Amino acid sequence: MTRDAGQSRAELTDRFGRAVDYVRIAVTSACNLRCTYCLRDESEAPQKTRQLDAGDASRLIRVLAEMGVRKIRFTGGEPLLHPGIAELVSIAKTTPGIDTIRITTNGVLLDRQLDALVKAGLDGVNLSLDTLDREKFKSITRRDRFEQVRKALDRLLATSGLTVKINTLMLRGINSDEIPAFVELTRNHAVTVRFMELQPFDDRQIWRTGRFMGAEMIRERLVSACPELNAVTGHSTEHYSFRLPGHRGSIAIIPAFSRNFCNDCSKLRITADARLLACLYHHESIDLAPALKGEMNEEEIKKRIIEAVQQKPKDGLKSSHDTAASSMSRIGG
Ligand SMILES: Nc1nc2c(ncn2[C@@H]2O[C@H](COP(=O)(O)OP(=O)(O)OP(=O)(O)O)[C@@H](O)[C@H]2O)c(=O)[nH]1
Ligand SMILES: C[S@@+](CC[C@H](N)C(=O)[O-])C[C@H]1O[C@@H](n2cnc3c(N)ncnc32)[C@H](O)[C@@H]1O
Ligand code: SF4
Ligand code: SF4
Repeated sequence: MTRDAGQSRAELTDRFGRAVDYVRIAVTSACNLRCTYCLRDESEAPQKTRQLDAGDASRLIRVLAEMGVRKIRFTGGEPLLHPGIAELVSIAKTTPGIDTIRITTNGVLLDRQLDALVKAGLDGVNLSLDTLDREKFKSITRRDRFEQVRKALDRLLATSGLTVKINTLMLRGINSDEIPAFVELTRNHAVTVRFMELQPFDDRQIWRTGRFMGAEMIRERLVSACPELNAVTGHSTEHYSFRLPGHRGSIAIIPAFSRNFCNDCSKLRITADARLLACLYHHESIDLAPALKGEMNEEEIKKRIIEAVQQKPKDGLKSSHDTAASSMSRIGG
Protein backbone atom coordinates (compact mmCIF):
# COMPACT_ATOMS: atom_id res chain seq x y z
CA MET A 1 0.00 0.00 0.00
CA THR A 2 1.36 3.43 -0.91
CA ARG A 3 1.23 5.78 2.03
CA ASP A 4 0.50 9.46 2.07
CA ALA A 5 3.86 11.21 1.86
CA GLY A 6 2.62 13.87 4.24
CA GLN A 7 1.60 11.43 6.94
CA SER A 8 3.67 11.89 10.06
CA ARG A 9 5.09 8.78 11.83
CA ALA A 10 3.59 6.53 9.14
CA GLU A 11 4.88 3.00 9.09
CA LEU A 12 6.71 2.29 5.83
CA THR A 13 5.30 -0.92 4.43
CA ASP A 14 6.36 -2.55 1.16
CA ARG A 15 4.24 -4.40 -1.44
CA PHE A 16 4.69 -7.66 0.47
CA GLY A 17 3.55 -6.31 3.83
CA ARG A 18 7.01 -5.98 5.33
CA ALA A 19 7.54 -2.98 7.58
CA VAL A 20 10.72 -1.06 6.84
CA ASP A 21 12.20 0.38 10.00
CA TYR A 22 15.96 -0.13 9.55
CA VAL A 23 18.13 2.13 7.38
CA ARG A 24 21.81 1.52 6.64
CA ILE A 25 23.65 4.72 5.75
CA ALA A 26 27.08 4.55 4.06
CA VAL A 27 28.57 7.81 5.36
CA THR A 28 31.67 7.64 3.15
CA SER A 29 33.11 5.38 0.48
CA ALA A 30 36.66 5.97 1.74
CA CYS A 31 38.45 3.11 3.44
CA ASN A 32 41.75 2.52 5.22
CA LEU A 33 41.83 -1.18 4.28
CA ARG A 34 41.74 -2.82 0.85
CA CYS A 35 40.03 -6.17 1.53
CA THR A 36 40.50 -8.50 -1.41
CA TYR A 37 36.76 -9.31 -1.44
CA CYS A 38 35.75 -5.64 -1.53
CA LEU A 39 38.17 -3.04 -2.92
CA ARG A 40 41.09 -2.95 -5.31
CA ASP A 41 44.40 -1.80 -3.87
CA GLU A 42 44.58 1.02 -6.37
CA SER A 43 41.04 2.25 -5.59
CA GLU A 44 40.64 5.99 -5.34
CA ALA A 45 42.18 7.95 -2.48
CA PRO A 46 39.85 8.89 0.41
CA GLN A 47 39.97 12.63 -0.28
CA LYS A 48 38.28 12.14 -3.66
CA THR A 49 35.24 10.51 -2.11
CA ARG A 50 32.04 12.08 -0.83
CA GLN A 51 31.13 12.25 2.86
CA LEU A 52 27.68 12.75 4.37
CA ASP A 53 27.60 16.06 6.23
CA ALA A 54 25.94 16.66 9.59
CA GLY A 55 23.25 19.04 8.27
CA ASP A 56 22.25 16.55 5.55
CA ALA A 57 22.22 13.69 8.02
CA SER A 58 20.10 15.56 10.50
CA ARG A 59 17.41 16.41 7.90
CA LEU A 60 17.41 12.92 6.46
CA ILE A 61 17.28 11.02 9.75
CA ARG A 62 14.46 13.24 11.02
CA VAL A 63 12.41 12.53 7.87
CA LEU A 64 13.14 8.80 8.13
CA ALA A 65 12.12 8.73 11.80
CA GLU A 66 8.87 10.52 10.98
CA MET A 67 8.16 7.76 8.47
CA GLY A 68 8.64 4.98 11.03
CA VAL A 69 12.35 4.18 10.89
CA ARG A 70 13.67 3.07 14.27
CA LYS A 71 17.15 1.73 13.64
CA ILE A 72 20.08 3.42 11.91
CA ARG A 73 23.35 1.67 11.03
CA PHE A 74 26.29 3.80 9.93
CA THR A 75 28.57 1.98 7.56
CA GLY A 76 30.76 2.76 4.56
CA GLY A 77 33.52 2.52 3.29
CA GLU A 78 34.95 2.88 6.74
CA PRO A 79 32.55 4.97 8.84
CA LEU A 80 35.23 5.88 11.40
CA LEU A 81 37.10 7.80 8.67
CA HIS A 82 34.22 10.26 8.64
CA PRO A 83 35.53 13.21 10.68
CA GLY A 84 32.11 13.83 12.23
CA ILE A 85 31.05 10.26 12.94
CA ALA A 86 30.43 10.89 16.67
CA GLU A 87 28.32 13.92 15.72
CA LEU A 88 26.30 11.76 13.29
CA VAL A 89 25.69 9.24 16.09
CA SER A 90 24.61 12.02 18.41
CA ILE A 91 22.25 13.45 15.76
CA ALA A 92 20.63 10.04 15.29
CA LYS A 93 20.44 9.49 19.06
CA THR A 94 18.62 12.77 19.63
CA THR A 95 16.17 12.30 16.75
CA PRO A 96 12.76 11.45 18.22
CA GLY A 97 11.69 7.96 17.10
CA ILE A 98 15.16 6.50 16.52
CA ASP A 99 15.88 3.94 19.22
CA THR A 100 18.93 2.03 17.97
CA ILE A 101 22.17 3.36 16.46
CA ARG A 102 24.86 0.92 15.44
CA ILE A 103 28.02 0.94 13.39
CA THR A 104 29.67 -1.64 11.16
CA THR A 105 33.42 -1.00 11.18
CA ASN A 106 36.75 -2.60 10.36
CA GLY A 107 37.95 -1.42 13.78
CA VAL A 108 41.27 0.12 12.72
CA LEU A 109 40.36 3.48 14.31
CA LEU A 110 37.99 2.17 16.96
CA ASP A 111 40.28 2.08 19.98
CA ARG A 112 40.76 5.84 19.94
CA GLN A 113 37.17 6.71 18.97
CA LEU A 114 35.14 4.30 21.09
CA ASP A 115 34.74 6.57 24.13
CA ALA A 116 33.43 9.47 22.02
CA LEU A 117 31.06 7.18 20.13
CA VAL A 118 29.63 5.66 23.30
CA LYS A 119 29.25 9.13 24.81
CA ALA A 120 27.39 10.20 21.65
CA GLY A 121 24.91 7.37 22.19
CA LEU A 122 26.15 4.43 20.13
CA ASP A 123 24.27 1.22 21.03
CA GLY A 124 26.32 -1.38 19.24
CA VAL A 125 29.28 -2.25 17.08
CA ASN A 126 29.57 -4.92 14.41
CA LEU A 127 33.29 -5.45 13.98
CA SER A 128 34.43 -7.02 10.72
CA LEU A 129 37.33 -9.33 11.45
CA ASP A 130 38.12 -12.33 9.26
CA THR A 131 41.20 -13.73 10.98
CA LEU A 132 43.00 -13.75 14.32
CA ASP A 133 46.38 -14.11 12.60
CA ARG A 134 48.43 -11.02 11.80
CA GLU A 135 49.98 -12.31 8.56
CA LYS A 136 46.63 -13.54 7.23
CA PHE A 137 45.07 -10.22 8.15
CA LYS A 138 47.72 -8.48 6.08
CA SER A 139 47.10 -10.68 3.07
CA ILE A 140 43.28 -10.40 3.26
CA THR A 141 43.16 -6.63 3.85
CA ARG A 142 46.45 -5.63 2.15
CA ARG A 143 47.29 -3.54 5.22
CA ASP A 144 49.30 -4.37 8.36
CA ARG A 145 46.68 -3.20 10.89
CA PHE A 146 45.90 -6.37 12.83
CA GLU A 147 47.31 -5.12 16.14
CA GLN A 148 45.05 -2.02 16.11
CA VAL A 149 41.98 -4.13 15.36
CA ARG A 150 42.81 -6.74 18.00
CA LYS A 151 43.24 -3.95 20.56
CA ALA A 152 39.87 -2.52 19.52
CA LEU A 153 38.27 -5.94 19.89
CA ASP A 154 39.66 -6.29 23.41
CA ARG A 155 38.32 -2.82 24.31
CA LEU A 156 34.92 -3.69 22.84
CA LEU A 157 34.70 -6.93 24.76
CA ALA A 158 35.51 -5.04 27.96
CA THR A 159 32.92 -2.28 27.37
CA SER A 160 29.59 -2.89 29.05
CA GLY A 161 26.26 -1.76 27.62
CA LEU A 162 27.24 -2.19 23.96
CA THR A 163 25.89 -4.90 21.65
CA VAL A 164 29.00 -6.41 20.08
CA LYS A 165 29.04 -8.68 17.03
CA ILE A 166 31.98 -9.95 15.03
CA ASN A 167 31.47 -10.39 11.27
CA THR A 168 33.80 -13.04 9.85
CA LEU A 169 33.64 -13.53 6.09
CA MET A 170 34.39 -17.17 5.37
CA LEU A 171 36.90 -17.73 2.57
CA ARG A 172 37.59 -21.33 1.64
CA GLY A 173 41.23 -22.27 2.20
CA ILE A 174 42.04 -18.88 3.71
CA ASN A 175 40.33 -18.64 7.11
CA SER A 176 38.08 -21.72 7.19
CA ASP A 177 40.44 -23.32 9.74
CA GLU A 178 39.79 -20.50 12.22
CA ILE A 179 36.20 -21.39 13.15
CA PRO A 180 37.22 -22.86 16.56
CA ALA A 181 39.36 -19.82 17.43
CA PHE A 182 36.46 -17.45 16.74
CA VAL A 183 34.00 -19.68 18.63
CA GLU A 184 36.35 -19.56 21.62
CA LEU A 185 35.68 -15.79 21.89
CA THR A 186 32.08 -16.62 22.89
CA ARG A 187 33.22 -18.55 25.98
CA ASN A 188 33.75 -15.58 28.29
CA HIS A 189 32.19 -12.70 26.36
CA ALA A 190 28.60 -11.79 25.50
CA VAL A 191 29.52 -11.42 21.84
CA THR A 192 27.86 -12.84 18.71
CA VAL A 193 30.36 -14.32 16.25
CA ARG A 194 28.80 -14.42 12.77
CA PHE A 195 30.27 -16.42 9.91
CA MET A 196 29.19 -14.93 6.58
CA GLU A 197 28.95 -15.98 2.95
CA LEU A 198 30.99 -14.14 0.31
CA GLN A 199 28.92 -12.06 -2.15
CA PRO A 200 29.59 -10.85 -5.71
CA PHE A 201 30.39 -7.25 -4.75
CA ASP A 202 34.16 -7.54 -4.84
CA ASP A 203 35.27 -5.14 -7.58
CA ARG A 204 36.07 -8.14 -9.81
CA GLN A 205 38.58 -9.72 -7.47
CA ILE A 206 37.95 -13.09 -5.75
CA TRP A 207 34.28 -13.94 -6.38
CA ARG A 208 35.11 -16.34 -9.21
CA THR A 209 38.21 -17.90 -7.66
CA GLY A 210 36.67 -20.76 -5.68
CA ARG A 211 36.82 -19.10 -2.25
CA PHE A 212 33.03 -19.07 -1.71
CA MET A 213 31.75 -21.17 1.22
CA GLY A 214 27.97 -21.64 1.38
CA ALA A 215 26.08 -21.50 4.66
CA GLU A 216 25.57 -25.30 4.67
CA MET A 217 29.29 -25.92 4.31
CA ILE A 218 30.03 -23.40 7.07
CA ARG A 219 27.42 -25.10 9.27
CA GLU A 220 28.95 -28.53 8.70
CA ARG A 221 32.43 -27.26 9.59
CA LEU A 222 31.06 -25.52 12.66
CA VAL A 223 29.10 -28.52 13.91
CA SER A 224 32.03 -30.84 13.34
CA ALA A 225 34.36 -28.48 15.28
CA CYS A 226 31.80 -27.96 18.07
CA PRO A 227 29.45 -30.97 18.34
CA GLU A 228 27.82 -29.64 21.52
CA LEU A 229 26.19 -26.68 19.79
CA ASN A 230 22.56 -25.97 20.65
CA ALA A 231 20.39 -24.28 18.02
CA VAL A 232 18.75 -21.03 19.19
CA THR A 233 16.71 -18.32 17.44
CA GLY A 234 18.90 -15.75 15.70
CA HIS A 235 18.26 -12.12 14.85
CA SER A 236 17.33 -10.99 11.31
CA THR A 237 20.18 -12.01 8.97
CA GLU A 238 21.34 -14.68 11.44
CA HIS A 239 19.66 -17.61 9.68
CA TYR A 240 21.46 -20.20 11.79
CA SER A 241 22.18 -19.38 15.39
CA PHE A 242 23.80 -21.47 18.10
CA ARG A 243 25.12 -21.46 21.62
CA LEU A 244 27.62 -23.69 23.34
CA PRO A 245 26.73 -24.86 26.85
CA GLY A 246 28.30 -22.53 29.42
CA HIS A 247 29.37 -19.95 26.84
CA ARG A 248 28.25 -16.33 27.34
CA GLY A 249 28.09 -15.45 23.65
CA SER A 250 26.45 -16.95 20.58
CA ILE A 251 27.48 -18.05 17.10
CA ALA A 252 25.54 -17.39 13.89
CA ILE A 253 25.75 -17.93 10.14
CA ILE A 254 24.64 -15.23 7.67
CA PRO A 255 23.68 -16.69 4.25
CA ALA A 256 24.05 -13.28 2.62
CA PHE A 257 24.41 -14.76 -0.88
CA SER A 258 21.87 -17.60 -0.45
CA ARG A 259 19.39 -14.94 0.70
CA ASN A 260 16.97 -17.10 2.64
CA PHE A 261 16.05 -14.46 5.24
CA CYS A 262 14.30 -12.05 2.83
CA ASN A 263 10.82 -12.74 4.27
CA ASP A 264 11.78 -10.61 7.25
CA CYS A 265 13.65 -7.91 5.36
CA SER A 266 13.09 -4.55 7.04
CA LYS A 267 15.92 -2.60 5.39
CA LEU A 268 16.55 0.32 3.14
CA ARG A 269 20.05 1.42 2.15
CA ILE A 270 21.53 4.83 1.43
CA THR A 271 24.73 4.36 -0.52
CA ALA A 272 27.86 6.46 -0.24
CA ASP A 273 26.85 8.29 -3.42
CA ALA A 274 23.51 9.24 -1.89
CA ARG A 275 21.26 6.75 -3.64
CA LEU A 276 18.35 4.92 -2.04
CA LEU A 277 18.68 1.19 -2.63
CA ALA A 278 15.64 -1.02 -2.09
CA CYS A 279 17.62 -4.27 -1.87
CA LEU A 280 21.29 -5.14 -1.71
CA TYR A 281 20.85 -7.02 -5.00
CA HIS A 282 18.65 -4.45 -6.76
CA HIS A 283 19.81 -3.02 -10.10
CA GLU A 284 18.17 0.37 -9.78
CA SER A 285 18.39 3.04 -7.14
CA ILE A 286 16.77 6.39 -6.46
CA ASP A 287 18.83 9.57 -6.34
CA LEU A 288 18.78 11.39 -3.01
CA ALA A 289 21.62 13.79 -3.79
CA PRO A 290 19.33 16.76 -4.58
CA ALA A 291 17.65 16.25 -1.21
CA LEU A 292 20.97 16.34 0.54
CA LYS A 293 21.95 19.54 -1.26
CA GLY A 294 18.79 21.22 0.03
CA GLU A 295 17.19 21.15 -3.42
CA MET A 296 14.10 19.17 -2.36
CA ASN A 297 11.53 19.90 0.29
CA GLU A 298 10.54 17.39 2.94
CA GLU A 299 7.50 16.11 1.07
CA GLU A 300 9.59 15.37 -2.02
CA ILE A 301 12.17 13.50 0.08
CA LYS A 302 9.39 11.42 1.61
CA LYS A 303 8.01 10.62 -1.84
CA ARG A 304 11.41 9.25 -2.92
CA ILE A 305 11.69 7.16 0.24
CA ILE A 306 8.21 5.71 -0.34
CA GLU A 307 9.12 5.02 -3.97
CA ALA A 308 12.21 3.08 -2.83
CA VAL A 309 10.18 1.05 -0.34
CA GLN A 310 7.67 0.22 -3.08
CA GLN A 311 10.57 -1.01 -5.24
CA LYS A 312 11.60 -3.60 -2.66
CA PRO A 313 11.59 -7.01 -4.36
CA LYS A 314 10.07 -10.09 -2.71
CA ASP A 315 13.59 -11.35 -2.25
CA GLY A 316 17.11 -10.65 -3.39
CA LEU A 317 16.98 -13.60 -5.81
CA LYS A 318 14.19 -11.93 -7.78
CA SER A 319 16.34 -8.85 -8.38
CA SER A 320 19.56 -10.78 -8.54
CA HIS A 321 22.50 -9.40 -10.44
CA ASP A 322 25.42 -11.74 -10.58
CA THR A 323 27.88 -8.97 -11.16
CA ALA A 324 31.30 -8.83 -9.64
CA ALA A 325 31.76 -5.29 -10.89
CA SER A 326 30.68 -3.24 -7.92
CA SER A 327 32.32 -2.92 -4.54
CA MET A 328 30.54 -3.28 -1.21
CA SER A 329 32.39 -0.16 -0.05
CA ARG A 330 29.85 2.06 -1.84
CA ILE A 331 26.77 0.04 -0.88
CA GLY A 332 27.76 -0.30 2.77
CA GLY A 333 27.26 -4.07 3.11
N1 LIG B 1 21.66 -10.43 1.40
C1 LIG B 1 21.72 -9.58 2.43
N2 LIG B 1 22.84 -9.50 3.16
C2 LIG B 1 22.83 -8.63 4.19
C3 LIG B 1 21.73 -7.84 4.53
N3 LIG B 1 22.04 -7.09 5.61
C4 LIG B 1 23.30 -7.37 5.91
N4 LIG B 1 23.78 -8.31 5.05
C5 LIG B 1 25.12 -8.85 5.03
O1 LIG B 1 25.42 -9.32 6.33
C6 LIG B 1 26.72 -8.92 6.69
C7 LIG B 1 26.70 -8.26 8.05
O2 LIG B 1 26.02 -7.04 7.98
P1 LIG B 1 25.99 -6.02 9.17
O3 LIG B 1 26.46 -4.70 8.68
O4 LIG B 1 26.68 -6.56 10.34
O5 LIG B 1 24.44 -5.81 9.45
P2 LIG B 1 23.27 -6.75 10.02
O6 LIG B 1 23.52 -8.18 9.72
O7 LIG B 1 21.99 -6.14 9.56
O8 LIG B 1 23.45 -6.52 11.55
P3 LIG B 1 22.39 -6.58 12.76
O9 LIG B 1 21.58 -5.36 12.63
O10 LIG B 1 23.30 -6.56 13.94
O11 LIG B 1 21.64 -7.85 12.62
C8 LIG B 1 27.25 -8.01 5.58
O12 LIG B 1 28.16 -8.71 4.78
C9 LIG B 1 26.05 -7.68 4.77
O13 LIG B 1 26.32 -7.57 3.41
C10 LIG B 1 20.57 -7.96 3.75
O14 LIG B 1 19.56 -7.30 3.97
N5 LIG B 1 20.62 -8.84 2.70
C1 LIG C 1 31.42 -2.87 3.12
S1 LIG C 1 31.90 -3.07 4.78
C2 LIG C 1 31.70 -1.41 5.39
C3 LIG C 1 32.00 -1.23 6.85
C4 LIG C 1 33.43 -1.45 7.28
N1 LIG C 1 34.39 -0.96 6.36
C5 LIG C 1 33.65 -2.91 7.59
O1 LIG C 1 34.40 -3.57 6.86
O2 LIG C 1 33.04 -3.36 8.56
C6 LIG C 1 30.47 -3.88 5.54
C7 LIG C 1 30.48 -5.37 5.55
O3 LIG C 1 30.48 -5.82 4.22
C8 LIG C 1 31.22 -7.01 4.17
N2 LIG C 1 31.64 -7.26 2.79
C9 LIG C 1 32.40 -6.49 2.00
N3 LIG C 1 32.57 -7.07 0.79
C10 LIG C 1 31.89 -8.23 0.83
C11 LIG C 1 31.67 -9.27 -0.11
N4 LIG C 1 32.19 -9.26 -1.33
N5 LIG C 1 30.90 -10.30 0.27
C12 LIG C 1 30.34 -10.34 1.51
N6 LIG C 1 30.51 -9.39 2.43
C13 LIG C 1 31.28 -8.35 2.10
C14 LIG C 1 32.38 -6.76 5.11
O4 LIG C 1 32.95 -7.97 5.57
C15 LIG C 1 31.71 -5.98 6.22
O5 LIG C 1 31.30 -6.83 7.27
S1 SF4 D 1 35.09 -4.58 3.68
FE1 SF4 D 1 35.06 -2.67 4.81
S2 SF4 D 1 37.19 -2.56 5.52
FE2 SF4 D 1 37.26 -3.99 3.88
S3 SF4 D 1 37.75 -2.75 2.06
FE3 SF4 D 1 35.51 -2.96 2.19
S4 SF4 D 1 34.85 -1.12 3.18
FE4 SF4 D 1 37.03 -1.38 3.62
S1 SF4 E 1 18.63 -9.75 -0.37
FE1 SF4 E 1 17.35 -7.90 -0.60
S2 SF4 E 1 15.29 -8.50 0.04
FE2 SF4 E 1 16.72 -10.08 0.77
S3 SF4 E 1 17.20 -9.48 2.86
FE3 SF4 E 1 18.80 -8.63 1.53
S4 SF4 E 1 18.10 -6.56 1.05
FE4 SF4 E 1 16.35 -7.67 1.85
